Amino acid sequence: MAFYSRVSGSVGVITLQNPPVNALSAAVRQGIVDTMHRALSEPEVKSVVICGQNGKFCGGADIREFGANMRGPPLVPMIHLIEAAEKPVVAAIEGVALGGGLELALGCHYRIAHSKARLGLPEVTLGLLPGAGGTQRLPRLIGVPAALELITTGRHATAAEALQLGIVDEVTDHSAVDAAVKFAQSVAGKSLDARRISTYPRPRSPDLAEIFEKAMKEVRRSARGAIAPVTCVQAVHASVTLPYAKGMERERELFSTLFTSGQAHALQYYFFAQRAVSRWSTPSGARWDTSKPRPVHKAAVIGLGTMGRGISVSLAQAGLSVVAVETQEKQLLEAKQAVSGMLERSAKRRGVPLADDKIKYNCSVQAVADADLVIEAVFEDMALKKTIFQQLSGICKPGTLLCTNTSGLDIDELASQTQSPELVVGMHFFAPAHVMKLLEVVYGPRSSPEALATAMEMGKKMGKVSVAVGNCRGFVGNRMLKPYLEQAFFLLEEGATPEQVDQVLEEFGFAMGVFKVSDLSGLDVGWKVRKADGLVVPGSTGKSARIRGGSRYSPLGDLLCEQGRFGQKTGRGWYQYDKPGGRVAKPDPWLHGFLEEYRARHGLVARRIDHQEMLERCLYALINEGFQILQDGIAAGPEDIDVIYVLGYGWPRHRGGPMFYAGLVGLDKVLERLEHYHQVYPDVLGLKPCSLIRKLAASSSPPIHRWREFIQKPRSQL
Ligand SMILES: CCC[C@H](O)CC(=O)SCCNC(=O)CCNC(=O)[C@H](O)C(C)(C)COP(=O)([O-])OP(=O)([O-])OC[C@H]1O[C@@H](n2cnc3c(N)ncnc32)[C@H](O)[C@@H]1OP(=O)([O-])[O-]
Repeated sequence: MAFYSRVSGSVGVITLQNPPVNALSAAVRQGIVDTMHRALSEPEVKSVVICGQNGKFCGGADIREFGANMRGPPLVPMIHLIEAAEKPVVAAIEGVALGGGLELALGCHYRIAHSKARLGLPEVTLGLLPGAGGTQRLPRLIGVPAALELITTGRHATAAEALQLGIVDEVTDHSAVDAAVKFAQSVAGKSLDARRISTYPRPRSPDLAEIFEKAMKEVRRSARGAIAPVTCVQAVHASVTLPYAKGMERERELFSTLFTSGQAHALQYYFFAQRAVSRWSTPSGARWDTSKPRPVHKAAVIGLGTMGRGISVSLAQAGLSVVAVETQEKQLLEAKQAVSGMLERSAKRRGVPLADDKIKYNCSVQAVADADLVIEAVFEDMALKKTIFQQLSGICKPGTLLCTNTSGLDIDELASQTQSPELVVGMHFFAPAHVMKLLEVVYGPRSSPEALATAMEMGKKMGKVSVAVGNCRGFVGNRMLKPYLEQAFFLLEEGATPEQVDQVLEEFGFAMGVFKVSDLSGLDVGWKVRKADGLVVPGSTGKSARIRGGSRYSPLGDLLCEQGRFGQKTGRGWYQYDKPGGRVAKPDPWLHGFLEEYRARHGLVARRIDHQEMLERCLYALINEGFQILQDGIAAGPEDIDVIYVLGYGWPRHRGGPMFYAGLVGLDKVLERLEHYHQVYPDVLGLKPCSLIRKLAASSSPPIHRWREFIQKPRSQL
């Protein structure tokens, strides 16, 4: 809807009304058209202001309408109606002017923004391009390089930057609506000839060809197979080669291609998935809207290694008082220096005040006694963690939430060391913890809904996307990683090289292939876990070397570790690096020789494995585990898994996440391939299709939002 009023007698004010972000739904578009006609027809009205209800100008087209049939007046003619008006129209931008919202503002003759407003064309993040004149008007207004940058990244600009770029005419610290009304009165009756952006000449510059070539190269490099950024460049290109009307036709053509693409569907699904995970629920019926978080003012971190440092930074930046504990004085000092540096760099980058004074450092665990929440972040060693939880249980004031930063250990085993197991939850941060957006919040069978709600809220305060997951080995992310990694190892045994497997995964869109990631995070991490699980049997030969518990096992990772090849940190892993700590992975002839010798030793004959098999085996094994996780009630829905994989494991966002991808490929096709591979490799458990995927495929593969209906309610966990 749009509400019409008259202010000071001569200014018609149109207020968009569609909470929460005044998106341009059919009703809003109809409202704008109707109220514009009214303002233009009233002789007393000399100028018009367009603003949004509740301090938000407009969040753009209503994404929820994208799947349905188009109703109401289209956006482009609506914006033309505004631009063609003979009375000045001023946009009063508060909160946000994004996507179609900014395009609407660009159709107005003037733009006044509040200093806290954010403006941008983020359509590219939804797999689209600005399709209501944004690709034609913005370059005419601010020039090609700045427009290209904003449109291809989709980033939000501050009001100050928008003023500097020339997107807005004025910025105010007070009410933008009041300022716009005043402004509208001052320009009433003035000529609008120079204010209609569509009539501006095409952008010209001798180096335009070079600019576009560079932009295209850059988006192709960073897009990792996403088509929208490339199409955005093509659309902006039309603004310099074609007159406005023809440019608009080209924009519409390109927009239509993107609109129906699988990538756009994936990105829009992901947009809603990332928001849906905050509405968590558990198998016992505990929910986000019925569980109240406890107030947390003071937090403590125990263990200031890489993870503990990042967590301390995140907590301090969220405005909490932090006690950071490291028992060895030397390590404490080193950590203090490192954390100060991280805080300083981060404050500079984000333009926020330094939060250094928020953190107090201490050598004694006793210092956490009055904290409301403690995050233990010591080594991944159950015995050590247990000792700390026993200590904490005696030291902390009643009601303190005890959290462990573990990537897969049993939360319940730790909870059982304390007097209040209901106050124990896992907080699985991803490295670097102050940068990565993902947080897996793990509830054990005894964690209280209140404890879970508090940890979820804490994650939000730290700017993370928190996903609630149940307690099992590896939780969601690392549990799914296991069969994926396993397949990658098996492919090497059968004839592939790390470079070939990584190339296939990178072409699919992963930021890094599995072997490069493994080198980056350290091969010794998994080795330690496998050793603790009794899987590593040094010197074993013959058939038993490749079998564990009746299942196929590849000792390749263990053998590399035995050689001291831990990845980047030792300069050697699945690849070679120019020095320990080096970043550029180069194929390693030694590794190739080692693989040949390994195959010969185990009687394995190398074969040429095609791309499709490599991709299918890695991805479908991972997806199959995802279905098992849903079936076990460890994740509440496919959205949770997809958000974890996109934010924590480099899954390409334009492919929606592994579960969305499975739906896109077709569940019957995924099932058929899993059945095939399981027949070929009956000793690989991870390839045996789980019953949920069978059930869904047998029920005509319902759309992803209906999968929850097919999941049997597991036993209560909370
Ligand atoms: C021809 C067309 C051409 C045109 O060029 C295409 C476009 O404009 S494409 C559009 C280009 N525009 C964009 O890409 C902007 C997308 N939006 C954003 O980036 C952020 O939502 C925004 C910054 C606005 C607010 O952030 P925040 O304060 O952290 O709040 P939040 O993020 O939690 O959202 C609150 C609620 O609002 C919902 N919702 C939001 N936007 C839309 C929408 N457009 N529609 C519908 N719903 C929308 C959101 O789902 C959530 O719902 P719920 O049920 O409560 O979960």
